[in-house]
Amino acid sequence: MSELRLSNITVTFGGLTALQDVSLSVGPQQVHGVIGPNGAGKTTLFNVACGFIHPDSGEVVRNGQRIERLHPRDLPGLGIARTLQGLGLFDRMSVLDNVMVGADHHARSGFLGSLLALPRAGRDERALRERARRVLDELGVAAYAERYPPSLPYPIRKRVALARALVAEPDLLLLDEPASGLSAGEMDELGDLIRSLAETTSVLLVEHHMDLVMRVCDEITVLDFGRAIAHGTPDEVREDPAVLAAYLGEEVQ
Ligand SMILES: Nc1ncnc2c1ncn2[C@@H]1O[C@H](COP(=O)(O)OP(=O)(O)OP(=O)(O)O)[C@@H](O)[C@H]1O
Repeated sequence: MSELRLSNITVTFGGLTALQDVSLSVGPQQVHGVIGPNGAGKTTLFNVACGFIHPDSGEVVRNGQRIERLHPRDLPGLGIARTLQGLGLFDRMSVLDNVMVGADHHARSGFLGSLLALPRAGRDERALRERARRVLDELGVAAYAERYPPSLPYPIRKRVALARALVAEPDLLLLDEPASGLSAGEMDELGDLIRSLAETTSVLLVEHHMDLVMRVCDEITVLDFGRAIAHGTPDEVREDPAVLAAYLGEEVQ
């Protein structure tokens, strides 16, 4: 089972209310999209789910358990992985090493094990390397394993960042604007990829590109001025007058 529930989340920055009483839950093997016009509060909500921002009020509940002051370092232990808009790859590490870093909490014997050079540590390292290669292969970027991120085009780096999130075999993947900077064709491929990921993982997808969100999400929450103004299936949301009004005058991508 995998569920993330954000309940009645309110976040203020000084005098500005970025989120007001917003709730959503991502169920097992569900792709849940968060959309909304510029400044609606999408990134803020994503940051709450990642533990970058602690809400003024509201709860983060993972698999039925309330998480007090979620911190990004807690995510692997909760079966959660994320990709960020700024990909956060290490320039001086190979693609393969970057991906292996993502599995830190999953397969390594731990600091003590490495210190004592237990045989398990070497075995784990090999298994991890194989898994990292497998994930790169699944994402179609295995050919770049020995390259360094600065030498790669942005769409490839995005896939490497996704591989790094997936190598930890998360139950829930948090994706922040994964389609930004991609061509229409690459976006279609990303859509197929997200759908195939959902066979094993849940996905919380914060995304600007309406057509991608409509295509891949099971459920969508629409934010506007920090409030959840609509929630439902893509068909329900598409027809919702409040959503149409919120997007009026916005360039829908
Ligand atoms: N660290 C911060 N300090 C002050 N105000 C902030 C901060 N982060 C966000 N805001 C404000 O909170 C509101 C919501 O911003 P947020 O970035 O979450 O929206 P968004 O929906 O992700 O927008 P976009 O689509 O433009 O990225 C905006 O008015 C923004 O200016």
